[in-house]
Amino acid sequence: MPDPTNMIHFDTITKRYPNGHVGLNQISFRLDRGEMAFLTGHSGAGKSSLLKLIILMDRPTSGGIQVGGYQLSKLRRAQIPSLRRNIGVVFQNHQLLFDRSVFDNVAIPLQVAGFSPEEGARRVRAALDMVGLLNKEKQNPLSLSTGEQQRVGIARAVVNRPPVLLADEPTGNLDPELSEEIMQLFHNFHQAGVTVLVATHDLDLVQRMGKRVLTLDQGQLIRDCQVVSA
Ligand SMILES: Nc1ncnc2c1ncn2[C@@H]1O[C@H](COP(=O)(O)OP(=O)(O)OP(=O)(O)O)[C@@H](O)[C@H]1O
Repeated sequence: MPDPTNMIHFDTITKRYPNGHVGLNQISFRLDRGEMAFLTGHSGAGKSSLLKLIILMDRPTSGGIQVGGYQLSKLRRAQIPSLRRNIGVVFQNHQLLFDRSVFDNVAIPLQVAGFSPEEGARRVRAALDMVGLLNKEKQNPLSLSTGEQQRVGIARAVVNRPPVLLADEPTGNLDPELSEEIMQLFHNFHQAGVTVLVATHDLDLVQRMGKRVLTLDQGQLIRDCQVVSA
């Protein structure tokens, strides 16, 4: 991936779904390399729609998106896996495989990247260490708490050391204390130079984190401001 100053750049993005619904309406913003921001707004405001465009799970109806210097509309189909390797994604329902160990779950993204088993194991353990789960690598995710399972999902998202990390409601199932711990992990990756964009409903938590906040309302970006932590 090239190394531009703007890691994510939305230029007048509109997403109109086939049923005519406008999910995103003329959205423009830039996120610098290493910046951390929250994406917030009520249910249905367009948060997931926006994140899906960044990883090319969907295409905008009009406007341009650049991620890591790549103009997404110009990416060839064969380049999409390479784009996605540069973007870690964390979901609310972390989508872990319960018939595999914690270690094997985190190793999944490395299988397509072609690392040697030794280098792969080193990276998996480094990722588990970052989320505080090094001692649980042999366990089945079912034996872990919900917060720990979410950490496994985060380790899996960062095991390729992507320069961009996206999260869609990563604390949706967690109590306030665990939510804060998870957000602290995202903050650590941001401090290590990763560009982080987290979609969340949790306005209290957003307020405490004191970061830039992009607010969507019915597909419009109605606010883009820096929050001073409470
Ligand atoms: N494939 C689709 N076809 C039609 N409408 C869609 C489609 N995907 C999303 N929408 C609509 O676009 C709007 C934005 O949805 P989106 O999932 O992005 O919101 P959200 O902010 O992520 O909400 P939530 O917090 O509930 O996940 C909603 O009204 C939704 O119903």
